[in-house]
Amino acid sequence: MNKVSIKAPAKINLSLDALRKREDGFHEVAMVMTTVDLADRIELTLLEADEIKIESSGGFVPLDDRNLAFQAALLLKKTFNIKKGVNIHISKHIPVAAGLAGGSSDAAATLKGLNELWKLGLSLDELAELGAKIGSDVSFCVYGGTALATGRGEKIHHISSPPPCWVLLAKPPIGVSTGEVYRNLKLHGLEHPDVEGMVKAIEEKDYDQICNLLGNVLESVTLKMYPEVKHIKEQMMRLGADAVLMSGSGPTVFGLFQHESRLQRVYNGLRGFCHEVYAVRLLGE
Ligand SMILES: C[C@](O)(CO)[C@H](O)COP(=O)(O)OP(=O)(O)OC[C@H]1O[C@@H](n2ccc(N)nc2=O)[C@H](O)[C@@H]1O
Ligand SMILES: Nc1ncnc2c1ncn2[C@@H]1O[C@H](COP(=O)(O)OP(=O)(O)OP(=O)(O)O)[C@@H](O)[C@H]1O
Repeated sequence: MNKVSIKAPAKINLSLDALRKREDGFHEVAMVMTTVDLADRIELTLLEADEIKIESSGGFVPLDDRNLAFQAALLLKKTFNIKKGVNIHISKHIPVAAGLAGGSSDAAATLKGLNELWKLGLSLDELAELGAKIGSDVSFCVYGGTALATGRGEKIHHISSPPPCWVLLAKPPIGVSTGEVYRNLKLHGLEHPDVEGMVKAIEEKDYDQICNLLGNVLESVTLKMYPEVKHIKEQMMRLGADAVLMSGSGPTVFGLFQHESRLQRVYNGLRGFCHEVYAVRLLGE
């Protein structure tokens, strides 16, 4: 085998709470994450030469050691003293710097693909632990599915999948820096979402309660910095989404829908003023 092709799905945060700032500068978080069927595709080709090459079609991403997929390959090479190389091709479909963990998912897919290509024999748990060195969202992306993530986001507790539903993603034409959003977060006086309640609602497949409990403390920063995100939230709700929330540090907003006809109506309404709108399904498992 000298080629591996692997899907790298986007995630959304159904609940995101920040509890405190840690000594290492990161925030202690509790969040519920789930994958959706909007995905990049990563193709890995074995190179006999000792080098990492990276190329991409689709969105604009750095094609050097700033790319998280490149960093994943380098980490494995260094950790296991691999003398072979790889060509990484990314077919980019997930919007970049959008709050959908596109880069993290590419890194996770690269870890999983190289585990096969370089015959490393690592478990998912071992890959997830390595992934945490690249970014806080990478561990979750190694497993996918649905999870409660704690610590700085790297401690993963698997939970059952939410009931099937549609998700509408709408991204205004701005990129958001996750670091900047966390830096501007004021922990005092925050309205904290009920993360435990969200886990329970998912376990009980209670769609209405999932809608009621959506919450993300990072909205308090991003919605102020970028009023267009607030505008999209309001429009999506007005047009008829069952519930609406910003994903991660934004700026992507997602809406949940039980009925496809309503999803279609809101999709058409949003396309009038928002260029990037995607109708997807929860992958859940
Ligand atoms: C917003 C989320 O995407 C929600 O899933 C994550 O919490 C962030 O995950 P990520 O993009 O993988 O973040 P990282 O690349 O690890 O960190 C980017 C920056 O965000 C801040 N950061 C991130 C995670 C965390 N728990 N606390 C933080 O304060 C740190 O300043 C860090 O330098
Ligand atoms: N493979 C990649 N795909 C997308 N962005 C990448 C990649 N590698 C590095 N980056 C860089 O990472 C930054 C964040 O991009 P990404 O799309 O991962 O953001 P995000 O969806 O907000 O992530 P998260 O939700 O984990 O915070 C951008 O500045 C981008 O240039």
